[in-house]
Amino acid sequence: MPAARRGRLTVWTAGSGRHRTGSGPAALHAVRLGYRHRGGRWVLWGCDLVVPAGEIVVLAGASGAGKSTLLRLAAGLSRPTTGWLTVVGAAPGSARARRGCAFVGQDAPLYPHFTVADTLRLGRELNRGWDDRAAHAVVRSAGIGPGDRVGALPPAARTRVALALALGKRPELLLLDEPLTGLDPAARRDLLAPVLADHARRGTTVLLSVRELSDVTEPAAAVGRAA
Ligand SMILES: Nc1ncnc2c1ncn2[C@@H]1O[C@H](COP(=O)(O)OP(=O)(O)OP(=O)(O)O)[C@@H](O)[C@H]1O
Repeated sequence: MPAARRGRLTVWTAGSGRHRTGSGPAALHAVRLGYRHRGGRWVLWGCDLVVPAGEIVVLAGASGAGKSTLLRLAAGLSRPTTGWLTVVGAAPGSARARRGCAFVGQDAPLYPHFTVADTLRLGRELNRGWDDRAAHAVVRSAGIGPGDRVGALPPAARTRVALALALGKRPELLLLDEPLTGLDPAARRDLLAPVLADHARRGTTVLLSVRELSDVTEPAAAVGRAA
């Protein structure tokens, strides 16, 4: 489990390596990446990062370290001020990148008036190659009913619905921004389980941000023991 410092962010690589493609393009490649907010403040600079296809890579950093900034750049939601990055071999936000990536942001943006079934139906309509069984299994295994209204769900369950939407898309690269923050150990384990199962089954590359490495290493070990 090599860990390397990148400025104030720690990069930690996990995963079995079983699906690692080796000679193929990196799932994410950032070179001298920098981002400055409109107010003039740099929050990311000189960031070089390679996420090999088929790996799980964890970005650990305290609040304000720039984790969301990096993930939003990868998701194509903002543009670099300096440097460049590609995801699944394409520019973030391009049609190729949108097809190949799924992003679960911290605020899990979903339609609050939709039911869970409506939400997953929308996922099916918007995504070619949608895996309806996998998406429904992710919510069902957490006891979330198809008729539950998204806006009435507790935050952890909303994150789970967002994760179901992301995994239903069958992404090559799954970008997860602090989905474990604020959850107790059992809830962390429950949320990680479908991510690790998808990685094991399909070789999905995962880039996951956390505040502390132990937020992910402890529940991941518990999922491994239970498997
Ligand atoms: N719109 C903005 N304008 C100016 N500064 C901002 C803006 N959004 C975020 N920042 C600052 O950029 C820095 C990096 O923020 P970012 O959200 O990427 O960090 P983070 O590591 O994800 O933190 P957290 O764990 O709290 O989500 C922080 O200091 C934050 O205050």
